[in-house]
Amino acid sequence: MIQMIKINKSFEKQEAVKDVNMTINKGSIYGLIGSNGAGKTTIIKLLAGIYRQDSGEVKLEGSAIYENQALKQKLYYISDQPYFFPQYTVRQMANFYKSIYPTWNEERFVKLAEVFDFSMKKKLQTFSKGIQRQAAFWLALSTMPEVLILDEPMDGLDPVARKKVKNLLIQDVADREMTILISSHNLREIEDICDHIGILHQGSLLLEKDLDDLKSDIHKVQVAYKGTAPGYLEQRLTMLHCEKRGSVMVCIIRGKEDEIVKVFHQTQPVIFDLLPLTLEEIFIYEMGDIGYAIKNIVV
Ligand SMILES: Nc1ncnc2c1ncn2[C@@H]1O[C@H](COP(=O)(O)OP(=O)(O)OP(=O)(O)O)[C@@H](O)[C@H]1O
Repeated sequence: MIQMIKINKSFEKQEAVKDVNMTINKGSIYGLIGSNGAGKTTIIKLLAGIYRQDSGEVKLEGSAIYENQALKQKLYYISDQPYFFPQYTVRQMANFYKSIYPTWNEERFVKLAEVFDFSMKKKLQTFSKGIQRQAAFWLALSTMPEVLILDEPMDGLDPVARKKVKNLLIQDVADREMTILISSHNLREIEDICDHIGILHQGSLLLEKDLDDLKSDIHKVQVAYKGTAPGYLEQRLTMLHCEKRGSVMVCIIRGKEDEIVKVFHQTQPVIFDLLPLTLEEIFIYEMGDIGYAIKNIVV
C-alpha cells in the first residue's frame, strides 16, 4: 500500500501540493486526474522519491520512500518524456537496468520482444517518439516492479500499441498484484483501466474514490413534462447542471439513484430516463461544482 499523509510541497513561493492525503491499495490501478498545474506531476515525483516533501509522509509498505534505495528498487517511473542514455540500444538499456534492479527478469524481457515488434539492437534515439515509449514499457515491465508510476503513459502510442500496453499492464496487476498510478488528461483511457480515481485541483485532492462509487454518486437524467417542470425539483435535488433541449431537460444530479428516481417519479413526467455518465462528464461537473467551470467564451 502507498500512503501520502498530509503532504505539502512548494517551489519557492508556489504551493504545488497542499495537505494531500492519498491511499493507493496494493493491486489497484489509481488514476490521478486534474486541471493543468493541479500538482499531478509533483505528486508523482514525490511518490517516485524524486522530490522530498516539505512536510508530511510518503510511504510504501509503511516505510518512507525518499532516499530509501531498497524501496525505490520496487518502483518504476515512466515520465511523460522517457529518458534513455544517448547512443544506447534497448539491449544496452536492458543491461543497465539488469545491473540495478535485482528483480530484473531476463526471460520476460526476451519474451516481450515478441510483443514489441522492433529491434533491440538499434539506437533508441533513432526511433520515433511512440516506439521510444513502447521501449520504456518493455524495459519497465522487465524489471517486474511492485509499483509502476506513469505520467501521461499512452501519449504518442498508436491504437494497437495502446491496446498491447494496456493488456500487459492489466495482466501484471491480475497475475502479481502490481500497483499502478497513472496521471493523465485522457479520461477515456483512465476510465477504461483504473479502479480508483483521485481528482486534484490547485494542489488539493478534491476527492478520492472507487470509480464505481464515483459513478453511483452522480447521475444524468433526461426528463420532460406535459406543462412546465415543477419548481421544487431544484430544492429537493442537488442539481449540478441542468439544460433545456426543446421540451426535454437534461440534468446532472448528485445523490443516490433510487432517491433521484423517487423524486422524479412523484412529478409524473412524460419522459424519464437515466443516462450513463462518462468520467469526462463527472470530472467537468465536479470541477464546475467548485468553480472551475467551462465558460462560454465569445470573442
Ligand atoms: N520545478 C518547479 N519549479 C517551480 N515550480 C514548479 C516546479 N514544478 C512544478 N511547479 C509548479 O507547481 C504547480 C504544479 O505543477 P505540476 O507540474 O505538478 O502540475 P500538473 O498537474 O502535472 O500540470 P499539467 O497537467 O499541466 O502537466 C504548478 O503551479 C507549477 O508551476
